[in-house]
Amino acid sequence: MVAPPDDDVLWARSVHCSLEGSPALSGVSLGVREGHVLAVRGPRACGKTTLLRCLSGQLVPQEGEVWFDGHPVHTLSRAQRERLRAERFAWIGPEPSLVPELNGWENAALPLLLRGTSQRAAKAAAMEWLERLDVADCAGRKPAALPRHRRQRIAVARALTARPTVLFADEPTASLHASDRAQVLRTLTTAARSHGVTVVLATLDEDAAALADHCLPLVDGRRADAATPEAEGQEACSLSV
Ligand SMILES: Nc1ncnc2c1ncn2[C@@H]1O[C@H](COP(=O)(O)OP(=O)(O)OP(=O)(O)O)[C@@H](O)[C@H]1O
Repeated sequence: MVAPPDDDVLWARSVHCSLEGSPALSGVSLGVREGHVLAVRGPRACGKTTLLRCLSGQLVPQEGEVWFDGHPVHTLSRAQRERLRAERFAWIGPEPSLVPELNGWENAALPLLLRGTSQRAAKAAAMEWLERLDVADCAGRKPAALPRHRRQRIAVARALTARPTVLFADEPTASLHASDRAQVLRTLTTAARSHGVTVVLATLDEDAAALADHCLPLVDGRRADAATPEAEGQEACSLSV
């Protein structure tokens, strides 16, 4: 096992992952620098979600390596991966998944409250992000009383309140109208850059990919920009994107 280059906070070599016997990823390698935004772009079913799940430790690939901050993720136990995800990573999915019993600020503050941050400090941090995302007026309202685009902004605020090292955003604007989509994505990428958060963004959308520092095109579980699968595995060290 060869350690990744120092300047890549997230690094993967020749990741192969099959789901229920079907190959979803066939030898993907990449490196992401700290504070950069990487867009993983490709058509439906090309493996974007599976790649994000492998990089974030939700799935362990059958072959290949995933490294975070100089440590191998693929060799960690399930409990160690869960701790890593809770402490260093955040995840935004296509649908806002808020806790229905909690109001807007409580949802946004949840990661900090679970870490033992005082309610006062957690609320202050949550309110800061709700304001930046233009949903401070939703702080006292339960998710059921809010339209989907406002719930998704609260989900984005929750991810950023956690101050993750890496934010995985899996088609985070898929359920929004075009006008909301652009604003939420811009806020997300600007906020991440200003706080040095690394973002891995899965998207179908060329416009979304344009907001990223780098783009990784994926087709049928492979990098569309890799010369050959063999070369991709061998050249992992030079594949910072
Ligand atoms: N739980 C699962 N069990 C079996 N196969 C799966 C599972 N999840 C995904 N797949 C298959 O793995 C492949 C990659 O799926 P994945 O969801 O990673 O692609 P995607 O690019 O994120 O697609 P989309 O844009 O539709 O979300 C697809 O062929 C998909 O059908």
